[in-house]
Amino acid sequence: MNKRTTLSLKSPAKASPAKAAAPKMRASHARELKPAPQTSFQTGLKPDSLAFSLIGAAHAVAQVRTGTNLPQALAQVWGRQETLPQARGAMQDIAYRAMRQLGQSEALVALMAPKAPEPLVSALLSCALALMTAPDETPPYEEFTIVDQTVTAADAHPDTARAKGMVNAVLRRFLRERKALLDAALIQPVAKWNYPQWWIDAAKAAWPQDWQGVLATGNTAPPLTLRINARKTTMEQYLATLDAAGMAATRIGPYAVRLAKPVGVALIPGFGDGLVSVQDAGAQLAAPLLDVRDGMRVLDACAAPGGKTCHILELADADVTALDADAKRLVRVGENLERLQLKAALQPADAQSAGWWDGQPYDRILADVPCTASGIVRRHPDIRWLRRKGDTLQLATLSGKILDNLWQMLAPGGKLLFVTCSLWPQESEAQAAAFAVRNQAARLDAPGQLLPAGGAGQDHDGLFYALFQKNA
Ligand SMILES: C[S@@+](CC[C@H](N)C(=O)[O-])C[C@H]1O[C@@H](n2cnc3c(N)ncnc32)[C@H](O)[C@@H]1O
Repeated sequence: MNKRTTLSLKSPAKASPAKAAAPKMRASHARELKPAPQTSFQTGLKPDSLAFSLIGAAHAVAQVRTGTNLPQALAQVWGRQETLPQARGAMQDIAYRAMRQLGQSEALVALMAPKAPEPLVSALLSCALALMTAPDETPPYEEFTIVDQTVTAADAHPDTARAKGMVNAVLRRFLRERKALLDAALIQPVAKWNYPQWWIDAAKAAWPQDWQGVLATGNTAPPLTLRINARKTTMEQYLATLDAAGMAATRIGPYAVRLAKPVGVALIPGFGDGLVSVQDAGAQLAAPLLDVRDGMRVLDACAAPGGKTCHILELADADVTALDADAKRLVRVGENLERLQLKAALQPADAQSAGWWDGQPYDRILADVPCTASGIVRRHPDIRWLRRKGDTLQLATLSGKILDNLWQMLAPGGKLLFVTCSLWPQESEAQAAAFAVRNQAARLDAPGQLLPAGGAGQDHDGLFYALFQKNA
């Protein structure tokens, strides 16, 4: 993949007389030497214009194409220049849409552009095309506004200005020949499904009956699902609170409420007071499955940001250790515990090792192991473009080691819940089966693979659950 984000060059240092005689490099060659990304260039565009949001979103999309995850890429864009909250929201919306339609947009550009555009130009076109082909009933912007603002954005940045004419030509041609171009592009599976080919092949192999639904659900916008804090309120009370606030909502699980219209956390009634947390309905199955009772010693071995840790503590007065290899992410567990007024010991450590363990066995262990996250692409549409095929095996090897290590720490008769947010059996069912054989672990009843499901009634991400018990 091309790691350059710009065509611009740093000015070469002044040549010394001796060097002046050296043979001249061809321009194309010299350009490879010192590309200087102009990421902090101030465009002078109005901060509340669509053009400003488009160029910001394009920077983030281009960063994803070089391996940065989208939240981090957006944070970098926002950090570089003063971005109003409204523009942040617009950039985020455009960039997330662009991720969900990247296969289609890149195929359209390949059909229309005379040669492969530079990364930022390509990303800008992908952002514009995502808006022009938005699946919404009411498109977010008028098509001619999108073209006009994309050309304005291209003109305002040195890395795209030279391509302004091409950007204009491509987008206008798309408006004129939309149907024929889409028909031609959508012959390619990557354009039709908006996932890399290896991902489409993996979904077909794993779920021959369901792969189309699985891929399509992954391209929808996620719901906002809340978890009721059983220590502070009840389902009935909280539904009444939402009703009084004029917010339509549906109960979709014992503790799960899906808001009809997603809002920022600041607008969720009682969020600051810990009445509810944001958590997918599928993820809310973990704490009840673990069957924790008061006084038990519990290890949440891959805990950050702490959604499941907090749910466990909302259901029982347990002695919980929340462990995570990433000390920075563990800080977020602390923040969530504080908001909910709950307590757990925070342990920055590697769940593959026992060096941190005091030797006292745990009654319950939650192993929500690192995985490809292929089941949560609704929320993280960049994941499909960031992952590589080989990641599945690499992560399955790591999680196998984590599971074997944790099993040594489980008390006789204790239970270990293995969770992934993956759709790939190599990381989930095959891993669970191999683990049971290696450790002679008894397998208890658990949901197994939950494929992602959208819709008002049963809306959840793709997760895998396997529950094991140690012989007493
Ligand atoms: C799927 S997330 C956990 C989500 C969390 N259980 C929740 O519900 O909020 C996986 C976590 O595993 C952590 N992790 C990755 N490798 C690890 C390791 N070797 N030991 C411990 N934690 C690890 C990551 O930092 C990440 O926070």
